[in-house]
Amino acid sequence: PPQAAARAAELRETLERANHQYYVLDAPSLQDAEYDRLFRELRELEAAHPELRTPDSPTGRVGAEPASRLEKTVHLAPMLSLDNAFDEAELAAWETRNARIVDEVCTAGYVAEPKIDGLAIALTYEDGVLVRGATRGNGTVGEDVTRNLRTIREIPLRLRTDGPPAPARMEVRGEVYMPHSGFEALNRRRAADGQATFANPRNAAAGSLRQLDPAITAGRPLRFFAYAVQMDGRESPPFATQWELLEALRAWGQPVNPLARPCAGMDEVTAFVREFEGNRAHLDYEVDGAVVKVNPLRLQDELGIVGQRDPRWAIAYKYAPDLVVTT
Ligand SMILES: Cc1ccc2cc(C(N)=O)cc(O)c2n1
Repeated sequence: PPQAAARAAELRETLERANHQYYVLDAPSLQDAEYDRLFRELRELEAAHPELRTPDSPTGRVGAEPASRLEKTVHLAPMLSLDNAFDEAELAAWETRNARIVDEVCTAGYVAEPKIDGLAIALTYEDGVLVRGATRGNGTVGEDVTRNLRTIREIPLRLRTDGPPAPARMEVRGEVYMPHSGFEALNRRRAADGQATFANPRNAAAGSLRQLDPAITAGRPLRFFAYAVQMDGRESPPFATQWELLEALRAWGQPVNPLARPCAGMDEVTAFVREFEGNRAHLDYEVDGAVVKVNPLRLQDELGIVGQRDPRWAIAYKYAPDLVVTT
């Protein structure tokens, strides 16, 4: 019946907007009781009219059936791996190498962001709707963990239309991670239940995401930061720089690390890296370095990718691992 379909569409939009406000913007727009009431109404409507179910319905975030095993899936293009710099001299050497290829690189500007110590994933959106989510795997072939990723409330099931027109098909890439607070609470629960505890938040996130039963994933404190976009080659990107790419991701409703920032030159990159080494200890998530990228996409294309997946235009500055004082 048309009015049921219209009501279902209205409920989906209201609930997903409330979800974005609460989980991504941390600015709730609906009282919890009101959210739950609308959620129940949508679930009952979908139960009465199964033809009204859609992949972007918030009711799809919970209760999916367990899988017998995780299916393999091929990424739109290989997921990139970053070369490392272990000190500022290596960072400067990276710029010098690039300047030999493209001399503008020293004045074109960079984007620096925290490097989250989680697991890389790729989200495929078709006509703005999340149709698949996969782990990085070997960079070319990952595991299909779509139903598990739907349980992460920060991951939009449908791109918002505030930003540039969303490409017909694209992959959003980012990092799934477990906050320190959630990690410690999870390990306390597991220890109390006599289960093995996780060694670190990255292992806990990977173990939680690669579950066969999405209900288990749903119970784990997983979060997400988006940081890259892979187009499918049929359209050109609706942005010209790395910074505009991050702004487009935000406008599409993706959570983007608020500490990312544009750097006019290598001096500002070095300042970011130094400043950040200190204050990362106050964050509720594990950061093992900083990622630095050449800002103009035109220069990224000119610098290119070595082999299938080593971009010349990006580098990971790694902080020395925290020395664990063993008494
Ligand atoms: C291209 C690329 C590859 C891996 C990345 C990894 C991270 C990260 N672990 O935070 C951030 C990025 O901007 C990345 N960018």
